[in-house]
Amino acid sequence: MRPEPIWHDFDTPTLLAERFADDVAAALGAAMADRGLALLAVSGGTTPAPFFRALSQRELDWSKIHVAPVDERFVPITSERSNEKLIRENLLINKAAAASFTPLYHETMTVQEAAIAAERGISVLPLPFDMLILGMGGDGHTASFFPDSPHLADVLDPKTPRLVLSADAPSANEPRLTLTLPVVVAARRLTLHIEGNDKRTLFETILRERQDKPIGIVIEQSPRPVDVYWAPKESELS
Ligand SMILES: O=C(O)[C@H](O)[C@@H](O)[C@H](O)[C@H](O)COP(=O)(O)O
Repeated sequence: MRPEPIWHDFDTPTLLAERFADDVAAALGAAMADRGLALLAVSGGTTPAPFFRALSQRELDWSKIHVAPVDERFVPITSERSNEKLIRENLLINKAAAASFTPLYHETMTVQEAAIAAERGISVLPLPFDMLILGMGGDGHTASFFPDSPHLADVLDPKTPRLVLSADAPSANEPRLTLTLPVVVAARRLTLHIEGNDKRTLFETILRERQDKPIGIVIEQSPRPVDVYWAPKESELS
């Protein structure tokens, strides 16, 4: 039986960003108290930047926090499409500049080679992640688990020994690198950050109809409830 998601609703994206930053900071602080360090995996895209900037200002011993992307576009880190660029410019600043970062992107000949290099970096972290934050696209993808990807079964294989795989998809603008399903659902705290009425309706429909969209599969495979942080988009505020 799937543990139902726990909703955390906010009136505005700004209120969400501040409270989400408090909650993530508290979870990271608890992890450090428990095991002397904290592992944080974050998604990219257009939603998380305000939350990243709020989190970057929280009083934590960031020198004991290790950050990694949940997924990455196979583009140079100077590209506006780079999640690493987004994270370095919005999260690894202010107090959070002291955190360490494990990249997924590597300047290799092929995306498959980059996945192997990324996996070497992720494999030396003391997994599982203490906090892993997902986003969701309008097609129900999460991480780089794209519904139209020929590699979807590989990245969603609950028994894959791989930690990182490449994941091309016609709907993805560029080749992708992604943590695999077992790494995602092993997180001690798994959260989903979505904004806008359309994404809320889509997510609720996927769950209600048990659609086999990637976000639905992640929720089904998660051994513990997923915390969903939601607010309307700025453009939807009355
Ligand atoms: O690399 C990425 O794009 C993300 O990791 C991806 O999974 C993202 O969370 C969704 O696509 C939502 O993106 P938006 O926040 O832009 O809607």
